[in-house]
Amino acid sequence: ASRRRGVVVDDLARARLPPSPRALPVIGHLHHLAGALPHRAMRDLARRHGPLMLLRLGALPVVVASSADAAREVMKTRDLHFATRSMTQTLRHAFLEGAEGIIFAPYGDAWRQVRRICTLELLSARRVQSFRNVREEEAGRLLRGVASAATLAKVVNLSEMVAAYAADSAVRAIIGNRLKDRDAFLALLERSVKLFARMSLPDLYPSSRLAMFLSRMPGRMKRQREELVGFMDAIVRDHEENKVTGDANKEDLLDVLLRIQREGDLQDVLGTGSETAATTLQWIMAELMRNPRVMQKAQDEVRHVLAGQHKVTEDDLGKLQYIHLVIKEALRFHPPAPLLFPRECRSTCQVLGFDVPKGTMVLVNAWAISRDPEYWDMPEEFLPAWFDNSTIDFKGTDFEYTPFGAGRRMCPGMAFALVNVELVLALVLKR
Ligand code: HEM
Repeated sequence: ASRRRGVVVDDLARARLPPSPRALPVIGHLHHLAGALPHRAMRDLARRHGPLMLLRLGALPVVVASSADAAREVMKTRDLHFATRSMTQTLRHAFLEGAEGIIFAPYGDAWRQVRRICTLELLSARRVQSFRNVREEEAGRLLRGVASAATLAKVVNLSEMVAAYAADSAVRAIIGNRLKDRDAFLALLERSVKLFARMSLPDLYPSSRLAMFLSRMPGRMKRQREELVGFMDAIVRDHEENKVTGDANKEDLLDVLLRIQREGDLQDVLGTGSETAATTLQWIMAELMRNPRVMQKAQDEVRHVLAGQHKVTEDDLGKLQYIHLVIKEALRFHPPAPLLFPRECRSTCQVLGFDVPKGTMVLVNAWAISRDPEYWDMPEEFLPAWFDNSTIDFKGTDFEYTPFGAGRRMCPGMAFALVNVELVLALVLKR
């Protein structure tokens, strides 16, 4: 069999492939995605072509799952077939071989080892609990920042402040201290997210040397990698120099990572830990401002439950039921990773009765599924109370609602993210 980016080509002639829209020569289906956000354009295409579609982005074959049944097959029934990540040509320049971090690590022993450490040690409920003082301190700092900004100006940029809080809180839990150069870190992170989210010419035409030659992306990815590695090296050096030796209870997440020598994972956990919680908080604040009744109800709950309490701690969060529903609804309405993180088919298999060839990139359009009227009443409205009468949860068993993914590659940072979001939301609303 001849191979093109790992897809076994001679099998394709016999395969029963998922339906596709009309393609154009050379560019394939790229024109269908022009001018819209990919998850929106893909949702519109899926309405016409079905819950499992095959797109060709340039020469890159991509299967998109857009229903709960399709998502269940990809992330549960056939999870093992899709348990590796898709590595585009430019992404390859972002990592050194064998140092892909956890998010992009290929399925195998190295990923399994670091994943086990992540779930059992780094991001376990006990570990997350142990950083509650850090979160409470950082949330207090955020509130003081908002208060002093509000006395100086009429407009407070809460998005920026929330991003700084999420970064400080994650970074302090992970490396024990605030970053000296937090703003540079946030700028680097923002650039990384933009670079990683973009498809470049070599990604679309993986076997074309000309595409690689013409593109500036591999060079930019390489420089980005060098900058990130430099940043991580400085963090590790700083950490080693300032370490108080001999106190095992003072071990932070970086100590755990250094024990297993995984700087790539440090980059992933720092980046994802900061970025996703900030995005969630920013969307929640935007929706509360757009929906004054929801805002009122959320504030009433916080002020009623926490009445007379000068200090709010994480012990109080369990009592805030409506706030919890607001977070659930925000993750439905605006999942921070609308297409989850791309998977790759490890061996040809069937999904919804169609063949998905080995090597195909597979996307789950979680955003489209969690707004599909087939599963949700009034899906285009922000209605937290809907979850009050529903058992649907984001823990990876309800495939109409998977903001954290599901299966073997499901997000291990869920507990870490949720406490960060809940605490700040409660405090900001109380004030
Ligand atoms: C609201 C917050 C968050 C959301 C919505 C989110 C979402 C996701 C999603 C959709 C995936 C891919 C799942 C899949 O392929 O099935 C993922 C993977 C991952 N997330 Fe999160 N995440 C969040 C917070 C965090 C935090 C706070 C951390 C760490 C501190 C984290 C660490 C990771 C890692 C390491 C992976 C890769 C797992 C693997 O490939 O085995 N996430 N996340």
